Amino acid sequence: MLNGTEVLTTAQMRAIESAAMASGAVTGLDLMERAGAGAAGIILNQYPSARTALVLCGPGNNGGDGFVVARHLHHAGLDVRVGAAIGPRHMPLDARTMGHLWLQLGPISALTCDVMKDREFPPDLVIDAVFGTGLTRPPTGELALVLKETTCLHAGVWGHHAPAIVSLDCPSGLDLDTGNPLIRGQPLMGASAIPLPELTITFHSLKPGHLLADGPEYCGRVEIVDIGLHGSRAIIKVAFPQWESLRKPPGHKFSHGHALILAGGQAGAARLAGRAALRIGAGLVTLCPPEPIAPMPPDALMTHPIDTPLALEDVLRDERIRAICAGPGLGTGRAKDMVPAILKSRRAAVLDADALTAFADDPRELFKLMHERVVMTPHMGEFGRLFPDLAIRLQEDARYSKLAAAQDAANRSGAVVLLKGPDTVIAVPSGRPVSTHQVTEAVIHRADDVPWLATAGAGDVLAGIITGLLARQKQPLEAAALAVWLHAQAARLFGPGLIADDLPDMIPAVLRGLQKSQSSSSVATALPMT
Ligand SMILES: NC(=O)C1=CN([C@@H]2O[C@H](COP(=O)(O)OP(=O)(O)OC[C@H]3O[C@@H](n4cnc5c(N)ncnc54)[C@H](O)[C@@H]3O)[C@@H](O)[C@H]2O)[C@@H](O)CC1
Ligand SMILES: Nc1ncnc2c1ncn2[C@@H]1O[C@H](COP(=O)(O)OP(=O)(O)O)[C@@H](O)[C@H]1O
Ligand SMILES: [K+]
Repeated sequence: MLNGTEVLTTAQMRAIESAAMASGAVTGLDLMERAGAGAAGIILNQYPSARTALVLCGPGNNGGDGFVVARHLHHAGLDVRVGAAIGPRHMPLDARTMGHLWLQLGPISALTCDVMKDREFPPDLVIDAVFGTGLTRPPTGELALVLKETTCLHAGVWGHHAPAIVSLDCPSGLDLDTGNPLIRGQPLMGASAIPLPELTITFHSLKPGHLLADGPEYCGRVEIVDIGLHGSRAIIKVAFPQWESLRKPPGHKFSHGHALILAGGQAGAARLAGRAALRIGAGLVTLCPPEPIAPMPPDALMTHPIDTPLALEDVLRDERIRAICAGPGLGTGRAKDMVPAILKSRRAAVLDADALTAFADDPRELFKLMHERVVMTPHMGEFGRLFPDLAIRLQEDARYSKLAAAQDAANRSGAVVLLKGPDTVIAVPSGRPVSTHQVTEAVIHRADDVPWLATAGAGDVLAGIITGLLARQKQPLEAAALAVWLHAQAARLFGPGLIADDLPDMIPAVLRGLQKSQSSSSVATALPMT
């Protein structure tokens, strides 16, 4: 069982809203009131000196939330103006009701660019309630112009008076399943065509688009309002470890697992992986180059040459070998020979780098031997070699998410797929066809704050940490999710100047930090969530 924060796709969010309403526990109007009131509370708290607000309301329920925020800001004493894309009587029922409640307090202007250029009303706050989870296509016409206008507010018509933009649920125009902006054509000169808020206030839980692709850059800070929905069965998580799951129970070295790291002629990358596997607590780690190599520190890393698949099969008769890592520095020729023997042994395994590239010509050859205790760890280039159609779709279809691509890849290959990058996603095979919005079990990890991780060999260390955890008998999804967090946290603790060689040696500090922070009860708050 993974600990972490839940993330709901937009379809899952709609499903739990509908279920709550169908059960009679709550009405749509109640949910909208809680959403808007909660958002207004956060806004008032974070912008205590704001005196004026301009609320931009779209045609759906996101616009309804906007009316609720407008009402609460008005009651708190702010001078509030409201612009709406359509009149309340044309809006969905709950939004219409909220629009009529606002009309008892103030007028509604047509939402055009003129509203944004009223020199008589320079707002301290602009509340973006144009589109939320219901966005289905790129905004066009006047609304597209209004959204683009929000991006000019900083340098805009109000001179030095730059309002703070706050978006409800998401910056309008961002797809909350993918983190891609849905815009027609390319943004001009790198300028955004959708709002760039300081703060995004979402409801009940994060959505994938807050974490994937460009989402975090668009969203700014993200706050979540509890709207009293329960019983969600979210299976996407932003995972973070509990010390309990990493603590070493009493035992001897073999009870903590023996891991093999297959190496090529140059064993440098494999050494990085091996050192990481040792540091995360595998009982023994053996480096297996094709020929004997001179011993090098760390001495704790054993070596045992393995030259042929038959020799590997022979070594794997030892049941105490629990996990194998293949890929870092392996060479594609050797990988092609060895990987089938690894997979036939049915041992838990990590396939990375050359172990993936070796099968670019015929990925099915790899997939037909696959089993669910294998974790594949491609970066986007390697992913494209094994799943070219999915990689192309990711580039061309703004509504296809990295999460859906990883899940499609997991289903096709039969392995757990960890697709790397600043937004790393992990998906397990479900055996079920996936649609963009229906993910089964997955983890998202965002690591924008550690760009130093993008350094040669960092992926080898990640493969080694996963292998060490598999040797310690963690389940593949848990091993992968823990490893991604530990890896990023190691980089975070080291800071600028990091090279891959530094990462394994930061693991003890990461573990100590985890142990210390969780000896008190405030576990979740003590840990970075990314
Ligand atoms: N359903 C509920 O009870 C709740 C909904 N909430 C809010 O409701 C939002 C979702 O509401 P909706 O499903 O109405 O969706 P939105 O308010 O995001 O907008 C959808 C509306 O815009 C139209 N539309 C979509 N793309 C368009 C485009 N490119 N150009 C012009 N019109 C376009 C749709 O046809 C629809 O009328 C959430 O994001 C959240 O803010 C919250 O109040 C929580 C409770
Ligand atoms: N911009 C970034 N910010 C944070 N982490 C990143 C970024 N780019 C890559 N990473 C992470 O760094 C590691 C790089 O791995 P990989 O691309 O396999 O490199 P190598 O093959 O050189 O080891 C991965 O864990 C990846 O998720
Ligand atoms: K919005």
